[in-house]
Amino acid sequence: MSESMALRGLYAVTPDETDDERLVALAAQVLAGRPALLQYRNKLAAAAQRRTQAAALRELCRAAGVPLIINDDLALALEVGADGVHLGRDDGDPAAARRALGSGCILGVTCYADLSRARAGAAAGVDYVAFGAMFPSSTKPSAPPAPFSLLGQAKAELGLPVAAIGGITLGNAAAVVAAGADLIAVIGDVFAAPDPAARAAAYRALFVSP
Ligand SMILES: Cc1ncc(COP(=O)(O)OP(=O)(O)O)c(N)n1
Ligand SMILES: Cc1nc(C(=O)O)sc1CCOP(=O)(O)O
Repeated sequence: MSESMALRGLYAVTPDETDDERLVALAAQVLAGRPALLQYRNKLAAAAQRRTQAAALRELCRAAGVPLIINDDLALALEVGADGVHLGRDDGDPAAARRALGSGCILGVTCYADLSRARAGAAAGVDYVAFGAMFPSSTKPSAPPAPFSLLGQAKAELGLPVAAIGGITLGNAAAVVAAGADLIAVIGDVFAAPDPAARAAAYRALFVSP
């Protein structure tokens, strides 16, 4: 991971959007609010559309100076020249992903509510570990809950940036940051906001010291 990639702030994660123009327009608005990272996640698009969308986001993110992370799909990340990949339980071996990506790309893993997954991720060379769901998520209602306490525990033990996801809103995000989250990963509260740029900027302000 390069020095210029700060893993602290809003981690904006795209919604399941199959209208390419709408996805790009929404992402451009969110990028105007300067998130730390943008993750391309789309569970509805087929492979060809995922390539098109990821390539479009690649250009947008490059212009905005915001790293693009691809969810689930190392091959797609390599194909479009993304800045990194995020892997869950069924998305491949993080150590193999690190070897394929090299040291200059960002690698993150979902740890759910399981500190042992975070330890394994650290051993595999990940750049951040993610825990969730912090709150019930209407985007992913099946996500089981994770306690806030894991955030501080993982940070203290592993010395890695910690991401928090699931049901985070502007109203509850400060408590998650106070519990130790370096990255606040959000889909609905940012992308479905009346003004996504302003909402993203409001999250950014949570990380600015007074
Ligand atoms: C930052 C971040 N954390 C967690 C997830 C969830 O990843 P995963 O467990 O692979 O689930 P899906 O996103 O594939 O539904 C994430 N995407 N990003
Ligand atoms: C993709 C995802 N993973 C989760 C987990 O807990 O692992 S919760 C989630 C959905 C996050 O969307 P929203 O910000 O709209 O709640």
